[in-house]
Amino acid sequence: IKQAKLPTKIRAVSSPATLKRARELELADEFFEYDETEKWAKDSDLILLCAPILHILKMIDALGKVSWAGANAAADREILVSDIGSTKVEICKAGVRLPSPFRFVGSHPMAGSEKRTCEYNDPAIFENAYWFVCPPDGTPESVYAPLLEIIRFVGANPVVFPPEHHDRTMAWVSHMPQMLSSTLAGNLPERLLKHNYQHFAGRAFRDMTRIAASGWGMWHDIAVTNRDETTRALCEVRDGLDKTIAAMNGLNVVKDGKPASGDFENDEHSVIADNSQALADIFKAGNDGRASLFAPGRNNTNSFYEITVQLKDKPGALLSVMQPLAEEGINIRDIELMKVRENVAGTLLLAFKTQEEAARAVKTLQYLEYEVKERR
Ligand SMILES: NC(=O)c1ccc[n+]([C@@H]2O[C@H](COP(=O)([O-])OP(=O)(O)OC[C@H]3O[C@@H](n4cnc5c(N)ncnc54)[C@H](O)[C@@H]3O)[C@@H](O)[C@H]2O)c1
Ligand SMILES: O=C(O)C(=O)C[C@]1(C(=O)O)C=C[C@@H](O)C=C1
Repeated sequence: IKQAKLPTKIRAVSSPATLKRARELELADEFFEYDETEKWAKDSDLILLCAPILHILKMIDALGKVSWAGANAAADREILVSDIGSTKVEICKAGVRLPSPFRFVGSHPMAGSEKRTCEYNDPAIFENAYWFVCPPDGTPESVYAPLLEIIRFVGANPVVFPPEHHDRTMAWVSHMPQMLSSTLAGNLPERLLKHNYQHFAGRAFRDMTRIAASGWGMWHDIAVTNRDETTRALCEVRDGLDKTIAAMNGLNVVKDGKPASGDFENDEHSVIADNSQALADIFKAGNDGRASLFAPGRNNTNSFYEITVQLKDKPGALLSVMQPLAEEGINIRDIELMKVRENVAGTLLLAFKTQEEAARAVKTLQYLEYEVKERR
């Protein structure tokens, strides 16, 4: 919003160290410390609480104590208060108790990263992301229209959800995966670590443990405010793991090129009785579960059509891909340089909103003798 140079005045409220950096990065117009609530709250139009969850609860408490004695603003207008905390039940319970002129509607952008602090501010982070909005029952949309406006302005899609529904859903699709990722990265066995063999980890292990780099401060608050649902999700995954382990234990084993299990025929040339069906079923269910995340029209971030392009190993390689696409009026929605090795051309991942644009990009680049593949 600051970068868009709108006539909106942005007030940053934070710790002295964060304010110093926010000033240097020109992230706001006015700067206040946490204990200056009386100064920044009274004549604001919209207050968005963006701290760790327990601190958001403290700020709601501080707003509730603002004194309106002698103030003339209180009577004739409402001040919309929202937040971006990752859990909603506890925050919304506290928020709904805020006295007038405050009006609380909780929210949560489903976008973020394992990186902390304003150093990593990224204006594109909300592009196409879902952003949950949790108004108290019966709140007319006109009350939180300014929040919806900001959500849409940063490129996100608002989804109105009750807080309990939100926390139960997030337990599975966000909070449990964080716990799993931390558990996975935190349990590398000593037999690998003592040789530094973890360096050989492939992309799969790296992808699955990216969020194990997340900060404990933020996750402490998520864990304590969504403990039961997250634990329930973890137990469900543990049940799934038990089934996978049983399916693995049930597999026939081949040793020294020969079947080693009693279930096999004696004749090593005969067809081996295959008992991998249980594991095959687990894979099939996994394929289906994964595919369901990308149901067309359901998940905006992933409904892009992607292609990969082998870059040519020469100066200006990127430009020579982008320029012809620009000349054809093809709009690129996302771009990633997937592989860069010394003296080897990289692979570029390009994403388009429509299949038609992706097909035109493939045609344009193939005509210029690029190696191009559609990615499914
Ligand atoms: N990081 C994500 O992926 C993500 C995504 C969506 C929502 N959220 C939610 O956003 C909120 C902030 O998370 P973030 O990732 O922006 O964290 P952050 O550490 O990048 O920023 C948090 C801000 O709060 C301040 N802060 C940190 N600890 C504090 C404390 N103990 N007391 C007072 N102020 C403190 C910091 O100075 C900073 O300005 C959390 O409630 C989190 O649940 C995070
Ligand atoms: O780094 C990531 O991609 C995240 O995990 C961010 C993530 C999530 O997608 O689960 C984590 C917690 C927040 O509440 C919202 C987003």
